Amino acid sequence: MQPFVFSTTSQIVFRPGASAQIGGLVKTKVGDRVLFVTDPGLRALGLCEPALSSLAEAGIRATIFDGVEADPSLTTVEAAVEAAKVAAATGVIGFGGGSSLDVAKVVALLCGSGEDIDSAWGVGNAKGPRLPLVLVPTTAGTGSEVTPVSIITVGGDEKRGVSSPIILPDIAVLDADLTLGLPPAITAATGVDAMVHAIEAYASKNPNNNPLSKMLARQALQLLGANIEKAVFEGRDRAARGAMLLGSMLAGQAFANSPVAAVHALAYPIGGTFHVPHGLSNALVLPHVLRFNAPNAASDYAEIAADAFPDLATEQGVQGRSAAFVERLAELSAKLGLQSRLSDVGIGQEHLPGMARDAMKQTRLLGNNPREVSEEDALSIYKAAW
Ligand SMILES: NC(=O)c1ccc[n+]([C@@H]2O[C@H](COP(=O)([O-])OP(=O)(O)OC[C@H]3O[C@@H](n4cnc5c(N)ncnc54)[C@H](O)[C@@H]3O)[C@@H](O)[C@H]2O)c1
Ligand SMILES: [Fe+2]
Repeated sequence: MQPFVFSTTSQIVFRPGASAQIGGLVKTKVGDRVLFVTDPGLRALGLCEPALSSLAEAGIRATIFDGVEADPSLTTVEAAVEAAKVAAATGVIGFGGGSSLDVAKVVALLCGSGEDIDSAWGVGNAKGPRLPLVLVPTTAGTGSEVTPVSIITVGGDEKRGVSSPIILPDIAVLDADLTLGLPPAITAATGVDAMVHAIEAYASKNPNNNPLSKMLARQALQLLGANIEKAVFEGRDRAARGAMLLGSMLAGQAFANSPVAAVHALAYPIGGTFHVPHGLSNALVLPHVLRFNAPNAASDYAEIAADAFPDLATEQGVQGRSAAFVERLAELSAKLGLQSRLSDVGIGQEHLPGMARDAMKQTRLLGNNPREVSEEDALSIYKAAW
């Protein structure tokens, strides 16, 4: 047996309505002054109100920072750190999609340790300690509530990561009722992101790929595959929403310990430069990267094919089942209403070489890919996806 290390969030509360009781859940952890990190859209929807009332009832003063944008920038992180300092925050609560959770993670780190973000980028470079940290996801996608990763956009277009178990939160509060009004397009994109996490974790060549991650990835694909269409087209279905939130968390646990690879590496330049939502960026390159990987990963893809699409169990042979899995993923994205080509999201062909060059900067991820990716390969994949 290969040795491995598996880390995850130490307490996970999974209960519809839990965010309205958050004060009692976090009281002993976060102290009496928290920075509440969220985005303006969620604030306008009123989704934060029950949580804010609950914090007030528990005697916790919340200073709201609602300036997080999609693919959050370093400038936003700096503004949130400043807000936390002014409030003398004793803890941080991230409430939102991956963007808000990722900002909350680095704010807790930078305020707790006083370290500089430039020395924290990369794997295992954060020093800590961090402030107490609680994360409440409102999308079923990134799994950020159980991952040691925060992704921040630097210099307008480069997505950089801080990866360290120090930024795993103390508590994750999963309240699927928060996702009932998530619009279909965001439900589809974030749901595909979660499926990609499970697929890339399962086939990851990272030396820490491990039996727990593989098991979690398969369970995640079963939940996500069976419920994603219902969540997109019948958004108020509580059972489907619960399954998606659980599935995205399990996929997060899987890839937190068996990291993602070339789908994410090639998706980042699409999100960073063209501001295409993260899940959609993944969906656009997914089938093309998996076809490229198939010579080395067909047996992995064949093993998980029927988890996501049970009828593929009858598909004979490793190559056939793997190929059918890839086709079904492409069909699923189309069925969910996601755009399928880079040209559909306004990316001109002239940008592809620059994107291939940028993708090669994601060495942390490319090293996990089942097949080595050169800059020429990345360009061919983008051309196929265009
Ligand atoms: N830390 C990690 O492990 C990890 C993993 C994958 C992706 N990411 C990062 O996460 C970010 C993407 O996060 P995301 O896909 O969750 O989206 P997001 O946080 O950027 O949010 C997208 C939009 O959805 C809206 N929204 C969120 N929840 C809603 C709800 N319940 N109802 C209505 N609207 C809602 C937001 O207001 C926002 O406009 C990217 O920056 C990506 O790089 C991080
Ligand atoms: Fe992702």
